[in-house]
Amino acid sequence: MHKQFKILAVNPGSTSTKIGLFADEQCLYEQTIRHERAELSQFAEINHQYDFRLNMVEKTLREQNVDIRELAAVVGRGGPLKPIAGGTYLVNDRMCEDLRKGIQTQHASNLGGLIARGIADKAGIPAFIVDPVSVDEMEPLAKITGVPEISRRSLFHALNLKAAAHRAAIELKVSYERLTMIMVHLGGGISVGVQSQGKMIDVANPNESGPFSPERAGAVPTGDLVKLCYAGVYSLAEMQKKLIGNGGLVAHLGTSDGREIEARIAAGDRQAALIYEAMAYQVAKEIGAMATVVSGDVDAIVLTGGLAHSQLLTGWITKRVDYLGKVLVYPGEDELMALVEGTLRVLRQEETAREYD
Ligand SMILES: Nc1ncnc2c1ncn2[C@@H]1O[C@H](COP(=O)(O)OP(=O)(O)O)[C@@H](O)[C@H]1O
Ligand SMILES: CCCC(=O)OP(=O)(O)O
Repeated sequence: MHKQFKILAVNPGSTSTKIGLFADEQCLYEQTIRHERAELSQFAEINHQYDFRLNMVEKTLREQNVDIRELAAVVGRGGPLKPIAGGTYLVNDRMCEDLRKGIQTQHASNLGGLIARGIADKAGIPAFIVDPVSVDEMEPLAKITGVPEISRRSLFHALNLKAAAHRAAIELKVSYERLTMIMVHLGGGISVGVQSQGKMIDVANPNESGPFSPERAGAVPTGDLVKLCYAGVYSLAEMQKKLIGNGGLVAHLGTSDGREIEARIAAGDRQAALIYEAMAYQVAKEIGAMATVVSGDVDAIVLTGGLAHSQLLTGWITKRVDYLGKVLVYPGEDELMALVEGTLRVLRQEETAREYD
């Protein structure tokens, strides 16, 4: 008889913690626990939010009468760990240490594996992460920059983009490993990468390169950036906030909300239209750059993430790039399901869980 697995998935974001309870692929319950900016601002570092967020998840589970002893596993979104191959990883002690330290950078996803492990330990079951943001499948050639001390880093929306690539493979009826696609996550940050033979061989890290996005600056002219850093006006933390958090649409228009900006455009706001179209222009340009990595041999371009709901934005992008290949639009993200699918592959022994070392 088919064995059913109950799985709890936890996805911590900058302003919320999403949880989902699944029986195999069926979602039994899903909730977004919202955190007020003021509540989170009391914590100096992301990992200091651990107890606060864990308590809120556990309170929600109690309210929903979820008995964690019925779970087969808990899975969390994986954070910026060491550069590692894609796949499903057991949350071991070494990983917890790196997540706590935030070895690459502070990011809410560092809490995913930690919260999963916190709950799993109480239930005596394994905790996993799937396709963390530090999945690194980049070719060595793609990492070189003109400053030897600085390499390009593979940090991107791996979970959603890998799930979207699997979905495109099903839609196109071609095996995942045989497809060459430009993958674009259009969210608060924007990742643009090229997926070939099952690997993301080059990707623009949304935190420091590529197009600007709702709340990030993307690539900016380096000369002026250096001058601004040394102008004696901003501290390191303020500069970092200017690039990640307060950059992009937030800096230009005071909001990261695509719907609000579209309402302004519809009401005749020409500045909003200019900035919003510039973001689409930069996304299209990055897609073009990624196409050159595979000599233009592109089967499809996949646009996903929250902003892919916007026909205005996807229309502007498509107009510039559809000469390269078929454009597939998958609005939103289903990261909880992607976490569960990765866990099921291990529980069903279709894949072996990787060890983080
Ligand atoms: N229907 C819509 N039209 C325009 N923008 C949208 C729409 N729905 C969501 N968005 C925008 O999508 C972005 C969030 O995308 P999401 O994938 O949820 O982000 P993240 O990658 O940060 O989790 C926000 O800028 C939000 O305003
Ligand atoms: C660090 C790359 C992944 C990323 O930017 O995720 P969020 O948009 O959730 O911050």
